[in-house]
Amino acid sequence: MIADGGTVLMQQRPPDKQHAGLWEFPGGKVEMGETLVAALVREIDEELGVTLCAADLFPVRAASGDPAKGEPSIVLLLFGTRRWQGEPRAVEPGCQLQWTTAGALTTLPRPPLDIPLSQALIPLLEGVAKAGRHT
Ligand SMILES: Nc1nc2c([nH]c(=O)n2[C@H]2C[C@H](O)[C@@H](COP(=O)(O)OP(=O)(O)OP(=O)(O)O)O2)c(=O)[nH]1
Repeated sequence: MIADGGTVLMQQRPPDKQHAGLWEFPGGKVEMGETLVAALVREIDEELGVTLCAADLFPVRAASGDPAKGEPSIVLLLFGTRRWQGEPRAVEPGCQLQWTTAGALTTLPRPPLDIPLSQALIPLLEGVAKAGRHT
């Protein structure tokens, strides 16, 4: 979720889970029989109480672990959106939220795969921030 001003919503992982306390992009896992985008719309509603429209979502980047290097065998797909309905709130206990600028994103402690995802997002955030300064 990319807001006017070029900030992105980041979510802190809860203390009882893997990568506890690190900041990730809100989302979750695709369930059996679900499309990618339907899974994202469902997860964002469940986690943030926000309604997304599938047509507003655009792919940003994929990142995956390399099992040969002992990394997890998972693929993360980052989607962006500039539109949503509702004010995001941390529905799950222990999941803080923060709107983060491109500059602050690079210093935020993140799980390994969220780092390349963030790097792909930074030019987009900078573009939105710059456009906002000219309006
Ligand atoms: N965001 C993120 N997740 C990672 C990375 N590496 C890694 O193993 N994971 C794991 C943690 C979670 O188990 C899973 C992401 O699923 P999720 O967003 O639904 O997180 P979760 O902990 O709430 O899910 P769950 O396992 O409790 O169902 O991927 C990484 O670099 N970034």
